[in-house]
Amino acid sequence: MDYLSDERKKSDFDVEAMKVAWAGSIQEFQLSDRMAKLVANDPVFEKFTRPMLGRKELLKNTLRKSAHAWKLIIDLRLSEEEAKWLRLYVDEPAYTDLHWGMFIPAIEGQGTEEQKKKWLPLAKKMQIIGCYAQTELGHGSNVQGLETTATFDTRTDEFIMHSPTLTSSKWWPGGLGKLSTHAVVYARLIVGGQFHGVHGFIVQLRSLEDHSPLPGITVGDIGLKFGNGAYNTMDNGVLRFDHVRIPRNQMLMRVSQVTKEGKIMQSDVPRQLIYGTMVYVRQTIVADASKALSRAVCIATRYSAVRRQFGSRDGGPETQVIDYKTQQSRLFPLLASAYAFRFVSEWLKSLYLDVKQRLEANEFSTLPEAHACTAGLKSLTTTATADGIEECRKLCGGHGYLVSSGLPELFAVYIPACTYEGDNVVLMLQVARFLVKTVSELGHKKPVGTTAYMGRVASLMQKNSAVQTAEGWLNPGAVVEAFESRAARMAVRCAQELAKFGNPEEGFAELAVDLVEVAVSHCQLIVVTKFFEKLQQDIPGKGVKESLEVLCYVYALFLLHKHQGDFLATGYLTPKQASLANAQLRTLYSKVRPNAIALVDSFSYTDHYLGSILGRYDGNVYPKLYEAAWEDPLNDSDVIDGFHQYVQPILKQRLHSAKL
Ligand SMILES: CCCCCCCC(=O)SCCNC(=O)CCNC(=O)[C@H](O)C(C)(C)COP(=O)(O)OP(=O)(O)OC[C@H]1O[C@@H](n2cnc3c(N)ncnc32)[C@H](O)[C@@H]1OP(=O)(O)O
Ligand SMILES: Cc1cc2nc3c(=O)[nH]c(=O)nc-3n(C[C@H](O)[C@H](O)[C@H](O)COP(=O)(O)OP(=O)(O)OC[C@H]3O[C@@H](n4cnc5c(N)ncnc54)[C@H](O)[C@@H]3O)c2cc1C
Repeated sequence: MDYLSDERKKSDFDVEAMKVAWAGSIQEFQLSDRMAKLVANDPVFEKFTRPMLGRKELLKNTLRKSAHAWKLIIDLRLSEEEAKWLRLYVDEPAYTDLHWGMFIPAIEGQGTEEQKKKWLPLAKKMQIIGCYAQTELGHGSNVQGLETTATFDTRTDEFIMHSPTLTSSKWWPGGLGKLSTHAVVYARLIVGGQFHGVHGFIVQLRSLEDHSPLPGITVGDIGLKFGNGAYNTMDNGVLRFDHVRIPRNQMLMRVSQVTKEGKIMQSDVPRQLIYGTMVYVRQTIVADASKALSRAVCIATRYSAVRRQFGSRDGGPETQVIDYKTQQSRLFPLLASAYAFRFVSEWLKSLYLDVKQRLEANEFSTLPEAHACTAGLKSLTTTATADGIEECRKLCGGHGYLVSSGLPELFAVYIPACTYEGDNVVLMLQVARFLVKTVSELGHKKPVGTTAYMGRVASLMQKNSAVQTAEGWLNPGAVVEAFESRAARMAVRCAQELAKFGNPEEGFAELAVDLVEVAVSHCQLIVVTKFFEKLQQDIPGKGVKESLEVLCYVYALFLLHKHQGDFLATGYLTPKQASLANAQLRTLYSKVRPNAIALVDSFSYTDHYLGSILGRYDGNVYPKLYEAAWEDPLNDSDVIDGFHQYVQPILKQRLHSAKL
C-alpha cells in the first residue's frame, strides 16, 4: 500500500520529466537509474546491519562489497562513468574512493606523459592500489608547512623519503591504513641542500606479493572515527618513512623536473598546479553535497507528510506536520538548496572541464577563478549540507535519532566534508584573497567570469532596490541585483578597511571574519545566479520549469531573509523591502507544499540508497519501525547477557533491605 499516494496526486508537474532535469539529461538519468537498481537488487550490498558491526568485521564487509563491485564492473564491462555511479549507490566509503578519486587524478594532473603511461594502466586495472598522502600529524591546511622530506641523491639517482619528526608522520589519508600498495606522497623537495617547495612523489608502500610494509616504512590505521559504521569503513592511515629510496622518475614532474645531475627545471606550468588535484576533488564534493542534502531532505519530507501531531477535531485525523508553517520554513529552503546545489555543481563541472582542457593545452589564465570557485562552493555547500542534515534529523522528531532513520549515519559520514579537502574557513579565506585582488585591480583589469559584476561596481554602489511589493520580488533581475550589490558593497568596504593597514597581511589577519563574510556573499551570489541561468535553458515537461522557478525564489529569498542584516547594513534594501521579501517567501512555501513529495520523488532514490525507514517510498513507516526494533540483537532474548551478573544482585539487595 502506498501511504503517500494522496500526496503524489497533489503535484502539478511531470515527475518523470523532473527526474531528467535533476539528472541533467535523459542519458545521465538512465545510466544512474540502471546502476541504482543494480545495487538495490543485489543482496551483497545490504547495509542495514552496518552500524552494529565491530571495526574489523565492518572493514572486512566493506572489502567484500568493494570486491563484488569490482567484479560487476569487469563482468558487465561497465564504463568509468557507470562504475562511478555504481560505487556511489553502494554507499559505503572505501579505499577505492581515494584510489579512483585522488590517486589516479593526481597522476593524471601532475604526471608527465611517460609517468602516466607507466602508472595509469596499473592503477586503472587495480593491479596497484593508491592513496593521496598529503596531510601530516602537524599540518593539514598549511601545505607549504609539510615536513616530510624528499632529498635527491645524485650518486644513486634516487630520492630519499624521510619523516624527520613525529609531526611529519602522514596522518589521515584514506585507504592508507591497511590497503594501499602505493601513495602519492607530498614532501619537501631538497636538492643540493636547498628546499624547492612541496611536490608529489609516487611511493610503493607495501609488497605486491604479501602486502607487508616495505623496509623503512611504518604504516597503520589511525583509529575509530565519529559515529557507528559511518566513515569507519575507511582505513584512514598513518605513515612514516625511514630513509626510503625511490627512483628519480617517481617524482611527479609536470610542474618541475629534477635532472640526473640534480638541476631543477621549471616548465611553463604554474606552481599552483601542484594543488590541481584539490581543484578537481572540490568540484566533485559540490556535486556530492547536493546528493547528501537531497537524501536527507527526501527522508524528512516523506516523513513530515506521514507524521501527524495535534489539530484533531471530532476524532478526525490530526495535522500532517508538513502543514505547519514552521516545519515548511525549515524544510523547504533545504529542498530548494538541494536543487540549487545540483545545478551549481552542473555548472562547476563544466567550468572545471573547460579549465582542464585549457591546462592540457598549457593555457593557465582561468586557473585562479577555478580555484576560487571550487574552494568557495565546496565550503558553502558542505557547510549548508552538514547543517541541513542535522536540521532534517530534528524535523523528524525523536524517530530521526534512530539509526534506522538513516540520518545519524548520513550525518556522521558527511560532516568531515567540512574539513577534508580544505577546512571550510581556510577555503573561504582563499576566496576572499581572490576577491580583494579583483577589487584592487579594477582600475586596469576588467573582471570576468563570476566576478564580472564587479565591473559594474560604481552603479551597484549607488543604485538601491526598486522593489515596492511582495510580487516585485518575483523578478530575476531584482533578486540578482540585490545579491550583486550586497557582495560588491561588502567587498569594496572590506578592501577600504584593508587599505588602512600599512601591512596588508596584518590587515588580512585582523579583518579575517569580515573577509569570510564577503566570500560567503560572493559564493551565494554564484549559486543564485546559476539557478536563474539554469531556468533560462529549455527544460521540458509539464510544470517542471514553473516548479523549479518557485524553488529558485525560495532559495534566494530564504538567503535574503537569513542575511537581511547584510542587505540592510549595505544600504541596498530598506527594512520594508526586506519584510516584503519575507512575505513573498511565505507565499512561496504554500506553492511548494502540494509538490513537496513529488519534488523529492524526482531525486529517484531507491529505498536501498536512502537507507531509511522514515523515508520509505511507500510511507509505511510505523509497522516497519516496529518490526525493525525486534530485529535488534538486544531483543534476541528477554533477559540480556550481564543481567544475572550485574543487575540481579542489586535487585536482590533491595529486596533484602526492603524486608528489613
Ligand atoms: C574522494 C573524495 C574523498 C575526499 C577525501 C579528502 C582528501 C583530502 O582531504 S586530501 C588533503 C586536502 N588538503 C587540503 O585541502 C589542504 C588545504 N590547504 C590548501 O589548499 C593550501 O595549501 C592553501 C590554499 C590553503 C594555502 O596555500 P599556500 O601556497 O600556502 O598559500 P597561498 O599563498 O594562499 O597560495 C599561493 C597561490 O596559490 C593559489 N592557489 C592555492 N590553492 C590553489 C589551488 N588548489 N589551485 C590553484 N591555485 C591555488 C593561491 O590563489 C595563490 O595564488 P596567487 O599567488 O596568485 O595569489
Ligand atoms: C575523514 C577525513 C578524511 C581525510 N582524508 C585525507 C586524505 O585522503 N589525504 C590527505 O592528505 N588528507 C586527508 N584528510 C585531512 C584533511 O585534508 C585535513 O584535515 C584538512 O585539510 C584540514 O586540515 P587540518 O586538519 O590541518 O586542520 P587545521 O588547519 O589544523 O584546522 C584547525 C582549525 O584552525 C583553523 N585554521 C587553520 N588555519 C587557519 C587560517 N589560516 N586562518 C584561520 N583559521 C585557520 C581552521 O578553520 C580550524 O578551525 C582527511 C581528513 C578527514 C577528517
